Amino acid sequence: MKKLGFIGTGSMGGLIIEAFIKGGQIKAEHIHMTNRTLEKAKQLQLRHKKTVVHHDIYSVINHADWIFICTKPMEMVHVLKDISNLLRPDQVVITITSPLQVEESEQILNKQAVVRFIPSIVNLSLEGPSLITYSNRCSSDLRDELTSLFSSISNPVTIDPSITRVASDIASCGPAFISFLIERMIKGAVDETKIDEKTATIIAESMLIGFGELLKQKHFDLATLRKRVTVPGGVTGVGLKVLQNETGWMFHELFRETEKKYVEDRQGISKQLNNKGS
Ligand SMILES: NC(=O)C1=CN([C@@H]2O[C@H](COP(=O)(O)OP(=O)(O)OC[C@H]3O[C@@H](n4cnc5c(N)ncnc54)[C@H](OP(=O)(O)O)[C@@H]3O)[C@@H](O)[C@H]2O)C=CC1
Ligand SMILES: O=C(O)[C@@H]1CCC=N1
Repeated sequence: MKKLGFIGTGSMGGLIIEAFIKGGQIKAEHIHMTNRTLEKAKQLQLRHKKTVVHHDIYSVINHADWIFICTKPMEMVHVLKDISNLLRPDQVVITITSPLQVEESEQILNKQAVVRFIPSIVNLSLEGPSLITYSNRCSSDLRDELTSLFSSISNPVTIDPSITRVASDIASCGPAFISFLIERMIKGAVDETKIDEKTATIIAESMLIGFGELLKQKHFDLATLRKRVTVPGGVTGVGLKVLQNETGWMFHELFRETEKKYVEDRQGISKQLNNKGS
């Protein structure tokens, strides 16, 4: 059984570890992890006693076969440079951030295969998408093995690098965007009617769970679902008209802005890649 290494057990690193253990394909004792602030890794170990905490990244790579780098984008190149000369050729490096392309990681490393696995917070429920890009160094057997691992916690979608930003906006930022919109729905309801926040939240969350289940059970696609709810001459149609007018080009603007941020991050990473010293 493969041993997994984790460098960075923050929000996402920690969540992926929890999901892999919950998914059942990986045993806790096969998880080797470290974090810059070691206490974070130790806290995680309190919940999964058999996981192994290491004091530094070098010890993690000595004990693991597949190594997940779960730091923020601007800390990733630094970590890759740090470990590049210490990795065995058969080890696999898995990055989880969108602005760093697999070819760029390969340039830093010597012979190791690189995979980019962009998770989503929803993977903690062992549901929802993850976005996968395999580098050319990944053999078809390795791709199959990794796809099987990723499938234990998500629905892996292989993406072309050209759609990385937008795919990640939908898969990974999407849960935050949807949460925001639902929070706005609750606030509107509370401000405009007699409903209290707690009741509105219970109803909204329950509606969302049912919504997800409907899609999962493939009863409807989005458009059919909307049509079925919209009784001709009824209330939904009135509300949808407001949404149509108010949302306008909102998401167009959102994707333009996230693209700008992506370009900024890509520039930061390019600078780090060209800086041979650091
Ligand atoms: N949050 C999300 O929903 C998603 C995030 N991602 C990607 O996941 C990555 C991590 O994001 P997130 O988990 O939210 O961020 P966090 O800041 O929560 O986690 C990053 C962790 O990396 C640790 N770290 C940094 N440098 C090192 C190092 N040299 N050695 C060991 N540990 C180190 C940090 O330690 P310390 O505790 O000291 O700060 C921190 O715990 C990002 O690249 C992001 O793009 C991808 C998809 C979704
Ligand atoms: O906000 C971010 O930058 C990360 C990337 C995808 C989701 N969260």
